Amino acid sequence: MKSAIYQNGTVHLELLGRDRFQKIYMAGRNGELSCPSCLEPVRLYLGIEKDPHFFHLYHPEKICLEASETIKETRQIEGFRVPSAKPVGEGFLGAQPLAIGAATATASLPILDNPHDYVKLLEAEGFKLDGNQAAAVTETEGPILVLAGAGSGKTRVLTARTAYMLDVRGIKPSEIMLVTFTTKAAQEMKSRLLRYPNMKSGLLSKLVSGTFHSIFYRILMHADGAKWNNNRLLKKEWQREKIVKEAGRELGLSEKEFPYDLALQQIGFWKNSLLAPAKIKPDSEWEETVLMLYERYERYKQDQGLFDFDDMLTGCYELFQTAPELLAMYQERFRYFLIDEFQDINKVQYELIKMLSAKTKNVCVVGDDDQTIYSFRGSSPEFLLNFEHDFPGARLILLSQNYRSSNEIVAAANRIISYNKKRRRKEMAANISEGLPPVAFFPYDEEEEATMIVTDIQEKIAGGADPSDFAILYRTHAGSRAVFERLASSNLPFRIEQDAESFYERRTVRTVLGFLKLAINEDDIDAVAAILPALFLKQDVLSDIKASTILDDCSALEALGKVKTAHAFQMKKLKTAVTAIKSMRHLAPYAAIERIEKELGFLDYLKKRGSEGNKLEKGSDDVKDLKVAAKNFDSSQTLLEHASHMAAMNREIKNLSKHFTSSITLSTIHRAKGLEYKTVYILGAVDGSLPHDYALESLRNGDTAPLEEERRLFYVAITRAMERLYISVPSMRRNRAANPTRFLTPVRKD
Ligand SMILES: Nc1ncnc2c1ncn2[C@@H]1O[C@H](COP(=O)(O)OP(=O)(O)OP(=O)(O)O)[C@@H](O)[C@H]1O
Repeated sequence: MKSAIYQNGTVHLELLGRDRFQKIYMAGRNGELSCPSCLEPVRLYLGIEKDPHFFHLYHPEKICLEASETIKETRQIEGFRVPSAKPVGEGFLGAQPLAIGAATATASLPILDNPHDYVKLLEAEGFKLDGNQAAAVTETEGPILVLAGAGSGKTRVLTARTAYMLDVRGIKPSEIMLVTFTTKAAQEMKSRLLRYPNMKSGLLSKLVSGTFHSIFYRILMHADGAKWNNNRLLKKEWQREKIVKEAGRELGLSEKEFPYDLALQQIGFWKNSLLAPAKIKPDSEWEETVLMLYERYERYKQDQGLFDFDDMLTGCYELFQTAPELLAMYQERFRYFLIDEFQDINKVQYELIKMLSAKTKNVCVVGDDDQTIYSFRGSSPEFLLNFEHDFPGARLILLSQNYRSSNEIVAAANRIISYNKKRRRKEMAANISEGLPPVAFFPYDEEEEATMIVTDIQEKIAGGADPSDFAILYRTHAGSRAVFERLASSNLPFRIEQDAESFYERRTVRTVLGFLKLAINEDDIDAVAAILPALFLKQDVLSDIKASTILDDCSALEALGKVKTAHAFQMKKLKTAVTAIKSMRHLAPYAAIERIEKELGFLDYLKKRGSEGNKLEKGSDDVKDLKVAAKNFDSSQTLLEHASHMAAMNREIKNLSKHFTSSITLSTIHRAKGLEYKTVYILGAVDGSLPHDYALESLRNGDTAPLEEERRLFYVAITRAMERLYISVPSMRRNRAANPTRFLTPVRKD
């Protein structure tokens, strides 16, 4: 059905603007829609598999008035299923064929194909290895680069190789260093090893395995237990933040407003790239400020005898440089190196491995340059790409069979990543031949995107799917607001990352909400405290404001207008601000936020206070996202209630999800690395989101590297899917028309 009764009138889907669909959808959920013919309650269907239509709540199959065609007509373009109504032009999946070379192993190195009897034994035990996997397992001497595509069985290879070295080659476990990206991955590998022939826990406990940090920390402890005592470690992020904040105070930076977390990230990047403060040439105001913090941070740690996690690596590097006899001892001790996720190695880690393996050169690294996604922490595919330069005579083994995803998903991933220039040319071949084509769908905006996905999951679960089959992946946490809200109001079990904060608790959002709160309740002193920085006032004026409310018998908002400052113009501005806040009282929240942005100078404030100064997270983007949410509410009161409900839900979901046996995963693409799901939804496949704005800005300045990293992220997201892949391409993002991601467009724009 294409029409329904709403607010005493009739809405026709064909006449209704697409921007109103979400509102009508919500009206249906609130019981405000009925059938024009039988008057029974109806709802609007907004999903992926069928076109939008009204259906009877209690009799979904019933059709009144007109019979409507609800099954979506679809067609395939470039291997994607898209609605037939979607116009195809240059902007999305144009018909131009892609210029990709044939599946190539164009690298100059010989490819091994050396199956072994042990491989047959493993196959009999249920650990089948293909020819190249077998070679990667049994070639133990000399440097080897295992260049593997997504889903090609890297974990299986590393596990089998370790077992082979111990069981067949009789190598002592203490001579093997097995490095993984996370502690969990090391544990997982050991527990898998126990299932291999002759692997006993006593033997495996002697393996030197773990992350770079854990292994090199053990070396430091051995060298100087007092200096590197655990008590001196800055374990928590807040401990590090405290030090840089103290340094920031000396520099006159605002404690509340300066993004110290990002400054610490930048410092970590420099340290991991072996860039001491003296070696850095800042190329922006931001870098200049962070460099000053870096110098002070390092000095403070040194004076106090403290160290952080990054120091475990740089400390070890310095130790080996200053104590060659110690290095020689470890070179004797460790004779075999196995390194997982080599594409995400950084400079200091790479140099350490080069030093330690200098004598034996028995280094086996496993990685996929197409999955380097941590360059903000200093990792770079260059190390993988230049491996044979630093390890001459290195052999290359390609793992190009994908055992995870359907042929169609693998084809899409191959095509998309082929546009990156800085990569080893390789192409995955799917082991699973028959599957469904990936689907591109086109919601109106973030709200409709969330609704369509949740509807689709509900349908699939009703059809027998398990919640753990699904993952919803996004570029940044902020991008998950709408889908979180839609899931939170459904009965579906889902999990979010434990450190994911609620959108409404983000610093900028809290400040804007503070203005709205104060407009509604002029006595809300907490709201006054929240907005003070945005009015360029320090927190110590709060006591004057409180006093003024008593002495002058006025509201906290009025008292704000009476604050005395050293500048007459600022006092004048405060008075104007008070009037503006009062005038927002009866405004819809969207209009109120616009007033905060412009009349109250909030956008200028964000620029001045450095919240716009970092690459990834801009305060003004948070305001734009908040405006998208605000559109759903007629009054600030209801928006504020919703915000505090969602913040509470965020905490509750984290607790509850620990007890779920099966749940839908909501995750950033970064955190989904190494994992696999039957069905994957990728949110916001539009320029500005994926690729992120900062990458497009870099591109405008002539730097293509960030765009290539974003494309790798997209590739990682796509290759998490085993059976079904849905890519959402909303027409609007942050209330503005959005362009489909250039990663889906064969017309090269970069
Ligand atoms: N030779 C094989 N035959 C059948 N299945 C295999 C084989 N090798 C690996 N697999 C299966 O393929 C899937 C992908 O393997 P794995 O997760 O080890 O890949 P990966 O290379 O680490 O992937 P990614 O880098 O994308 O995270 C797993 O389910 C694994 O059990």
